[in-house]
Order: sequence, then structure tokens, then C-alpha cells
Amino acid sequence: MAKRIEVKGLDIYYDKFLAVQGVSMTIEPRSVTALIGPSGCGKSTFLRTLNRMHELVPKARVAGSVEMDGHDLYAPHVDPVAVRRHIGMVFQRPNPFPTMSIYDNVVAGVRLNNKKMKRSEMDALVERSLRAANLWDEVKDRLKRPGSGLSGGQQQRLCIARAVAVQPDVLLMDEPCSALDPISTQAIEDLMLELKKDYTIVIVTHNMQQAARVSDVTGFFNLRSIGEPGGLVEMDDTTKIFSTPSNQATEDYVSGRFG
Ligand SMILES: Nc1ncnc2c1ncn2[C@@H]1O[C@H](COP(=O)(O)OP(=O)(O)OP(=O)(O)O)[C@@H](O)[C@H]1O
Repeated sequence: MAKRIEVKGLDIYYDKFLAVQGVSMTIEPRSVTALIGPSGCGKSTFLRTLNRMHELVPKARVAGSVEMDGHDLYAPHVDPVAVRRHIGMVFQRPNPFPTMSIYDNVVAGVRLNNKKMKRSEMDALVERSLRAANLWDEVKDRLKRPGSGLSGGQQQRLCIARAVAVQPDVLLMDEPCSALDPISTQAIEDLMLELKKDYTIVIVTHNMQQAARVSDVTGFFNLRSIGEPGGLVEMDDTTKIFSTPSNQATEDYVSGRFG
């Protein structure tokens, strides 16, 4: 669990459109890395290349390399489905399977992976995953009810339980709190601080206070200029990015002067 990701010279295309250019970064295990930057600079696009979800868009592709603990995730023999099993993703809008029970939602990924499990093992996995997502106490008496009956914040924690149930090495989160109220947001932020003990976490957020609260390292993305591709401007300890960044554009963005 919790692996290091090393990105080198990554260019990301949608067909002929170069959306993101020349990203190199190291994402450390057992830490939270936040990606910030103005709309359209390619944060979500970049995040999706880390578990090969980007290529689900027709004609989308990358050049450069992404390695997890030294293994090239884009090597010809690598199965993208296996990559997504090791590198889980939580989306902006909570997306539990609406007709499935809470229990079945948690084990949906495990079942997809064709893992044969005894009922007692499955029960234990559901409890462990829901506890990891800080949701167990709220749902333990209604595991057979539909996931869609939960509040937005609970649904998002259910999605996190579903993501951790397959025991990934890395968790990617694309604005996981943007559809949530402040109390649910705090619950998810607390959860990230818990989960980073076991996982490598990368979060895209528009909320700079959130980046400052939860992350150890922050990467600032920006467009070089209108019509140019996005890229990583600088990446450093979160405290440094928010107090004394090296780049003027970073300073302007974190102090709210643009974006
Ligand atoms: N499916 C797609 N097909 C073609 N172009 C896309 C697609 N998704 C995103 N883009 C383009 O790629 C660029 C980066 O978009 P992306 O959504 O990654 O930015 P972002 O920084 O995450 O933005 P936001 O903060 O608004 O979510 C934009 O120019 C966008 O229009």
C-alpha cells in the first residue's frame, strides 16, 4: 500500500489538442498532494492520467512517463483496468450505484474483480471499509438499504469506502467536496488526514483553504497564456506555496489576485 508516483515529461492530448505540457513531479506515499490552479489549466486531465482514465476519452493519449514505485504504468504489457484497481478515484459528485444497497456498493469493485470471498470475509471487508471511510456508525443498521438514501456527504464517504475496499495503493480525488456542505466537507477532510497514514492521496481542489488544511505538498498548475497548454508551474511544501512561493504567478493565485 501507499506507493510513490513519478511523472516525467508528461504531455497530454485530446486528439490533436495538447491540453497539458511537460509535467514532471514526484508524489510521495503516505501524504496528501493537492493540485490547484485556475479553471481549464488541466488539473483534472492530469489527475486522470495517473490511473489511465484519460484514455477512456476517444483519441485521448499521453506522451512521457508515469511510474508507480518504478513500474511504468503505460508500458505496453500493462492492463489499464489493473492500473485503475491499484489507483482508485473519487469524483466530484458522489456516484454510488443508486439501486444497489449500501453493502453492495462497498463490495461492487471487489465483485467486479471476480474475487471469490466467503460471506463472513465479505461482511468483514464491508465493515472495515465503512470504518475507514468514517461511515460505519451511521449506516451499520441499514446496510441493505439503497446507497441513494444517504445524504450527499454520506454518499461521498460511501464512494470512498467503495474505493478503499479494493485495497488500492493510491487514491485520486477530483474536487471531492465541491458538492458538499461545510460539515460534510470537514468530515471528508478529516478522513483524508486519516487515510494518508495508509495511502498516497492526490486531490484536485478549487478551495485553497482546503488545500492548505489537508495537503503536505501543493502543485500549482497554470496556462502559459490563453490558447497555450497548461502545465505545472511549481510544486513545494504546502506551507511554502501559501507563504513564500518561488513564482510570481503562484503568489498572485494563492493570494486571490487572479483565477
Ligand atoms: N473530454 C475532453 N475533450 C476535449 N478537451 C477536453 C476534455 N476535457 C477537458 N478538455 C480540455 O482540456 C483542458 C483542461 O481541462 P481540465 O478539465 O483538465 O482543466 P481543470 O484545470 O481541471 O479545470 P476546472 O478547474 O475548470 O475543472 C481544457 O482546455 C479543456 O477544455
